[in-house]
Amino acid sequence: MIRFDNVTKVYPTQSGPALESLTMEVERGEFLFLVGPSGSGKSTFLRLVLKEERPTSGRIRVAGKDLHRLSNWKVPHLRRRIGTVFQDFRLLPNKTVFENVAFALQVIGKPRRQIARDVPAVLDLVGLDGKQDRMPDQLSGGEQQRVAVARAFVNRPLILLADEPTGNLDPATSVGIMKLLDRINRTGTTVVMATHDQSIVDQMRKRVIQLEDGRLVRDQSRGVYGYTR
Ligand SMILES: Nc1ncnc2c1ncn2[C@@H]1O[C@H](COP(=O)(O)OP(=O)(O)OP(=O)(O)O)[C@@H](O)[C@H]1O
Repeated sequence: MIRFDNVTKVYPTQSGPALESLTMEVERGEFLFLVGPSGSGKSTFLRLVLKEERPTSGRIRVAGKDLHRLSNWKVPHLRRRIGTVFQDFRLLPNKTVFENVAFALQVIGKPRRQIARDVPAVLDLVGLDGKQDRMPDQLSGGEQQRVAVARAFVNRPLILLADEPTGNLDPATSVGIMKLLDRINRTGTTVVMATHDQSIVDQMRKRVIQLEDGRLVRDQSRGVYGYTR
């Protein structure tokens, strides 16, 4: 589903590479944690998958497409197949829960009938039934993240990328979000999650890839967090 062949990324203003000669593959339906100290290249990896950044060298394939060959006008189509969730939720503050999720379908031209059907279904899935008319600031952090997950998943993406999704949540709320991501993964969606959350990684026992200074230093199935910050 995601394949990196000898990928190096050097940002223009940077002396050393953010990622160096990274070769790895994520299979369809896998759940992968990306761990490593701050600045080790986790977010860079996620941005490369989305084609928000281009590699300096090497080859990246996502969902059967060679990103180097993918013309710019096809990038939005690629991104539709990838849901994203971030630490800071990134909800639209002036839209209701329903509208936040519906917006993701409106911008890709889905018919009103489908929106009316799919949005309540996904809100139910994430445990937010009954809260669809609330504004984001009337929700707890955990509920806001559930809205963000619903928005990322409503279009049934092939891949879900999560960058520190539990970073602003307390431990109990984080467990709830992880149960949700696990459930989404069980529907066949490939999940890649960058995290510093040791207890979550240790509880979930999924594949763990550890980066250090842009290099892959560990690839462990049913892995643990495994290093001290
Ligand atoms: N847009 C950019 N321009 C220049 N350098 C960048 C840019 N984005 C990231 N970097 C650098 O690339 C390296 C990797 O950063 P990246 O954000 O991928 O790390 P990270 O593992 O996600 O860190 P964190 O856990 O703090 O989010 C760092 O040295 C960072 O300073």
